[in-house]
Amino acid sequence: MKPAAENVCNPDLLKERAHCRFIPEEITHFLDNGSENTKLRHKLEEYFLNNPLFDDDIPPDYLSHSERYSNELRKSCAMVQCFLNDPTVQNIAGQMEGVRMLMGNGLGSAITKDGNPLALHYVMFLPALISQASQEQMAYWIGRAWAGQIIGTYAQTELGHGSFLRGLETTATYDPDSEEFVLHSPTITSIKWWPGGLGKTANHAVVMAQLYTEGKCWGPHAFIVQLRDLDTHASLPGISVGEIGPRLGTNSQDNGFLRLHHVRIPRLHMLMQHAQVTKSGEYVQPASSKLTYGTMVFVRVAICFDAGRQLQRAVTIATRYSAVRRQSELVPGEGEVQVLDYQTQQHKLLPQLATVFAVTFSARRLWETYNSVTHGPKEAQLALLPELHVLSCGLKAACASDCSLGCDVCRLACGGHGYLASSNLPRIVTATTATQTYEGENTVMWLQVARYLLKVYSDGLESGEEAGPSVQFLREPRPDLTAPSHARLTNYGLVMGWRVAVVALLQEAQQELQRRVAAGQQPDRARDACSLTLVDAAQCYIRGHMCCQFVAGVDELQGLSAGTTLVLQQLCRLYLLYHASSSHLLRHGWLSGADVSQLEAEYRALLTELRQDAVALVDSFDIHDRILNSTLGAADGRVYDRLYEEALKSPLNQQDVPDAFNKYLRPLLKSSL
Ligand SMILES: CCCCCCCCCC/C=C\CCCC(=O)SCCNC(=O)CCNC(=O)[C@H](O)C(C)(C)COP(=O)(O)OP(=O)(O)OC[C@H]1O[C@@H](n2cnc3c(N)ncnc32)[C@H](O)[C@@H]1OP(=O)(O)O
Ligand SMILES: Cc1cc2nc3c(=O)[nH]c(=O)nc-3n(C[C@H](O)[C@H](O)[C@H](O)COP(=O)(O)OP(=O)(O)OC[C@H]3O[C@@H](n4cnc5c(N)ncnc54)[C@H](O)[C@@H]3O)c2cc1C
Repeated sequence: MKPAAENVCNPDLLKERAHCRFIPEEITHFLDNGSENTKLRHKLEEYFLNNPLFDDDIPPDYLSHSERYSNELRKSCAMVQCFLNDPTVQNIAGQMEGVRMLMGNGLGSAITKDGNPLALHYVMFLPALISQASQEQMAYWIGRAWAGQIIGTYAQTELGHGSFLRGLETTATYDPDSEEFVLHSPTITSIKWWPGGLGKTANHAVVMAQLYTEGKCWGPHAFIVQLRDLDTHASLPGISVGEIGPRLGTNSQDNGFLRLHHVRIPRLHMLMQHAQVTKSGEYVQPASSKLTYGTMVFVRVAICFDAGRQLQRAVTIATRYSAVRRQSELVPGEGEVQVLDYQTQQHKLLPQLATVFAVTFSARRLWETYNSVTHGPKEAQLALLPELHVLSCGLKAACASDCSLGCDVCRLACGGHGYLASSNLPRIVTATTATQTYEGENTVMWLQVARYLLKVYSDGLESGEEAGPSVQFLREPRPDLTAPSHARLTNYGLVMGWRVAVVALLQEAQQELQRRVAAGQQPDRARDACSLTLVDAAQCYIRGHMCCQFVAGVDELQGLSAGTTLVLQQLCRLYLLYHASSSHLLRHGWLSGADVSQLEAEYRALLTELRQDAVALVDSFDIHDRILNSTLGAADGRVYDRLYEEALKSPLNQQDVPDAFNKYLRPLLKSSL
């Protein structure tokens, strides 16, 4: 997005835009997945961002905890009313598209700045119904949930257990006499803890609980539980529910707790698309017990896109600010330079710009895999489930950590002003860092990836189980480490280097594992002792996969101008070189010291080349000023005016002498006289 009136724009930004080497709209359309989507997004933005319904009377930072919740709930309900009932919105987007745009972290996050209390309803409750409910159950629940007649959340995590799903303590015991399940939280640690929207918003939840029938436990299953009266919203008998208190970020999402005291629900409130319990209490096994975890897989895919969108916002703010900010003289006597001119600043920002594309290409390919698995024939679905699980765990972990670290680098790149709430960087950083924890804590996700890699590498697959396409390289002959450097240092050569590292690390881990077991160590303890190496292997595998998706994605792009193609190729190369500095490519023999020096020189040259396009590149992300919501990042670069205007809005500045002075400071001043 460029400023409407160019004459009020900061001159440095104008200069930056003038020497752009590519066509920004081409990148905008690529990121939107087509020019039609760009038009649609613009119309939705125009409608919502100019609608006074969604204005904040007081900046949310100055509201109390309860006021913030109430303010965000007001706007989120108004948003839902719009896409359900307003023909203008429906004509623009259609209900589905409206929901995607409003609940994802694009337009919606500009409206509900502190977290959307209804997000979990759309992001997890509805997807859980779609992936877990039988046809009959869908017919009953989906329409009501879609129309907002019921509001749900996804209640899995407990005080005592989050990562270890099998360790959940909430029980759902079938009573064949009444044909009901009895849901119960037997201990303090079994209290559900964290679900978004659970505290005060949701009146229903998909509750994950250990299923007991005919005296046997069948593991975690999903149940729909009504929490609150649909009319009065009062919590129902047997339900203790509330909010868990302030968090690092997204404080309006009313993350909650839930304790169930022998709550009875009808048998058909167990979601029965995969596993079933008959009226008499017989358990009917699903084709795979992991199908119950399908909702998490969907959300892990969504998080990859979401983290990438957050990074787009952070790098837009930091890059524009770096073009406006002048600090110190590069050459004494020549005047202060834009901080973007410093090589160290380029090294902070340009890899983040490249990461946006690496994440986009990888997330899109993952989405394709998700769709082919979930919509393919049943047998193929089951065969590809481990590959989908591993890619979604690994990419979720990589996108979450790359993007949250990237957002924080962008915050640091803005110096002191990046620490101001009005830069919007603290909010972006705290929202993004949560993606490293929720929907599978990152280390736990890496260990899942490693487990599968080791299984494939050591021929531990069950009979009939095939290794997925992304790990076929583990079965292929090891690439030639003595190949000439011009072959090893190409884009595909560097992808190969990551694969070499994965194999070497798996070999190391396996040998260590065998040595420990042979020496009498219990196998699971031996595996834990190898887990640092295993996590390294998982991370190298995913980095190689992301590099490969980026290279292949750019190679396959069609119909772009030469300038745009060149910039994308340079960003891709920059991404590969940035990560090639990892010790693993050197340590496992793919690169020599001389290769590393050569790649570093190429990296520095690329920083200089891409520096000239940095502002135009972030412009091409086409993020509306109201979505950026930043004093530092607006398209016109009026940084200092905005900082001052925002400071004046502080409630402390509404009085010259605050009341607190008379209460506390005056007595102190007097007593020390
Ligand atoms: C509209 C769209 C907008 C998009 C916007 C997005 C914005 C998002 C905002 C949302 C905000 C917040 C949402 C957050 C919600 C939550 O956090 S919900 C809670 C999430 N909790 C977790 O993720 C728990 C993590 N733990 C687990 O998933 C499992 O416990 C674990 C994967 C660790 C596996 O556990 P194991 O110890 O291995 O035990 P088992 O369960 O028995 O597994 C045995 C084998 O099965 C394999 N496995 C596991 N999971 C899957 C799966 N899903 N699919 C396929 N296979 C699976 C596992 O690898 C084992 O395989 P093996 O025996 O080795 O062959
Ligand atoms: C903002 C936010 C929103 C959330 N929303 C929801 C929601 O809507 N619904 C819901 O059900 N939950 C939700 N959660 C909970 C979230 O899914 C869990 O916090 C997450 O899965 C991590 O589990 P945990 O908290 O038990 O961490 P723990 O597993 O206790 O992690 C603590 C440490 O132990 C380590 N660790 C744990 N297990 C292992 C292992 N096997 N091997 C090695 N190390 C291990 C971890 O790496 C970590 O360093 C939310 C959490 C947050 C922060």
